[in-house]
Amino acid sequence: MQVARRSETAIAAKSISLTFPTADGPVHALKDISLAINRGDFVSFIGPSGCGKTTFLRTIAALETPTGGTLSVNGMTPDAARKARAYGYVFQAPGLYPWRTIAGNISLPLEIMGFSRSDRAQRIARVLDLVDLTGFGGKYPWQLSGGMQQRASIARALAFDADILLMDEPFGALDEIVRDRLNEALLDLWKKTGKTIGFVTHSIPEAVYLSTKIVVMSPRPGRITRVIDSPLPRERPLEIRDTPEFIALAQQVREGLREGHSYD
Ligand SMILES: Nc1ncnc2c1ncn2[C@@H]1O[C@H](COP(=O)(O)OP(=O)(O)OP(=O)(O)O)[C@@H](O)[C@H]1O
Repeated sequence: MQVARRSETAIAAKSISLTFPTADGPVHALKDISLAINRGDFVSFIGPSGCGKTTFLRTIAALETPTGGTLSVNGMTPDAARKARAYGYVFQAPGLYPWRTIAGNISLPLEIMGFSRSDRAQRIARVLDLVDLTGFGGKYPWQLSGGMQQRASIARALAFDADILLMDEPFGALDEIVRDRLNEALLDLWKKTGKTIGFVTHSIPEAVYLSTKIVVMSPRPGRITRVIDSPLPRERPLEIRDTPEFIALAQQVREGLREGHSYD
């Protein structure tokens, strides 16, 4: 008997290319990107400025259209997946509306989607708890620290319970101590929710600490130079960063980044 099963692959890219026409000639932002991301994976994209990390995340989110190749998100085209609200997107800056409270900011996409008032209230309470901001729903963004604001923006992306969370360098502007805490909190959230996460970063330790899969990219043209599957356990205290396994993995990422540079 055949049992209908949901595909294990959340995101499948086959030979994706994206060329931007510009006044100075075409910019090959992505070239021949093939990658499979499984459900529940935590995938980091790392590489120097201009290697196409943001562009690739934006193609997954249907904010850019590839000029070649095929891309499926939850078995759908990116556009259909966007309409089905298959993902939440977290930008580098929290982007909270200053005239709305934290709860009001989280509520906004839910209002647009037509969730009822009581459903919204339940969802807001749940996601505030997930990002450890219970009790801050009534505050305005300017009353919160940068790290708290970024947690609020993650809560907003989680509120409609998409299976996929796309995060474009969400902690890039924060100091190291706050970043460490948010990295721990994000891992905890990932374990609790089982979401598939695509995460852009410039930081090798951040990529190694968080990911089950690390995608190393290189510019001109934007391409993948290495895909490293992490052997680290899913249970990761911050001290794991001092273990030989962690250091060896960071070394592999560094080598991948160097390979990319020698191509220039
Ligand atoms: N709308 C656009 N029009 C023209 N070129 C673009 C556009 N968007 C991105 N690019 C170019 O595509 C390349 C990839 O850009 P992208 O922002 O994806 O890189 P990135 O790896 O995310 O960089 P960073 O780490 O600096 O954010 C760059 O050369 C960039 O200038």
